[in-house]
Amino acid sequence: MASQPPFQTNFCSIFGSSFPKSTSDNSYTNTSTIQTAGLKLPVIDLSHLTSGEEVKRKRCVKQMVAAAKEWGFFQIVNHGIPRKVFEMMLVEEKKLFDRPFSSKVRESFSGLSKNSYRWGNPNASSPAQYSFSEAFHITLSEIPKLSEDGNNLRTTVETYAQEIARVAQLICEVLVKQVNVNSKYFENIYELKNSFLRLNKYHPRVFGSEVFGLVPHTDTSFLTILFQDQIGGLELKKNEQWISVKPCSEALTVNVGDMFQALSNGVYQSVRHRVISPVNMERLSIAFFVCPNLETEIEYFGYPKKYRRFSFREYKEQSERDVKETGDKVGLSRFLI
Ligand SMILES: O=C(O)CCC(=O)C(=O)O
Ligand SMILES: [Fe+2]
Repeated sequence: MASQPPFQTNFCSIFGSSFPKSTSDNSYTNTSTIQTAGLKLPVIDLSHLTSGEEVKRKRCVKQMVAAAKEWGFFQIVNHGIPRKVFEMMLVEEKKLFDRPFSSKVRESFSGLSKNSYRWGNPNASSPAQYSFSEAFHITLSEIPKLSEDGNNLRTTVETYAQEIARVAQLICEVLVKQVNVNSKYFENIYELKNSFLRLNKYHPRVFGSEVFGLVPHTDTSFLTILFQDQIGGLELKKNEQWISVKPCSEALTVNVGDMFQALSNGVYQSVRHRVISPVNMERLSIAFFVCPNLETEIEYFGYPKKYRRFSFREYKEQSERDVKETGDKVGLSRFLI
């Protein structure tokens, strides 16, 4: 039984046969990716935060803050998560995606919630809004409900989430101290009940031409930490150009999300990023989104304020409405004062 979603049929049923035929056609992705020659995504050695050497710690903090302001993205190395944790998580991720498509779209399996599984983009109003990927969302509060399934799903996800949350907390603590943010915001974040993992699987291009594995977007989170395999395809937008984020087996990719941009009054950048579909192979990644509880109010305590106060629930509901109506999230610009 096929595990791959029927992307081609689905795409054609929404958009007809309007797909570009030539392999060099990039009219949907509008790609002109530049490689990072000269422009190097900052790499931060996280061990300097905890090594006990004050000079190194201060330099590390400075680099991280500069990266969050200028790039909204950085890579971290020496984060202390054992390689085995990623390897085991990839095995479980593969097993979930390898289930027959009909089983993945069914109500629920392995203790996953019924809306955990997503694919394509049912709300796409143009081909450029269609993502050739599938994903499972697992909220941290749902992990205890996962079944072991005769395998190690629950324990593996539990270990992964604990490790990645520890790293996320370390980074949030550094970034939050450098801007005028009331630390009460982060009290409930460290409980991490509403934070979630998103397991992504990108399929090889089905039409021969370049397509999006994931359409350009910003993350709604405070912060996102991404583990990607060695295939590549992630790109971020800087100075109106798309720049590829090269996979590095030792590194995790961190990016600022919309909530941190709002809370820092626009000092930290929630940068648009996208994934270009791989050629002739599959790609896996695991994103961890640090999110507040739904009722958390997001507000910068200083003047002048860029954004009006809003709750995380309000932001999510507005984004969901926008995606339904336009196929795309409008995002923070809706909340500008
Ligand atoms: O898979 C990737 O490289 C990026 C994933 C991503 O941006 C997301 O899940 O929001
Ligand atoms: Fe993202």
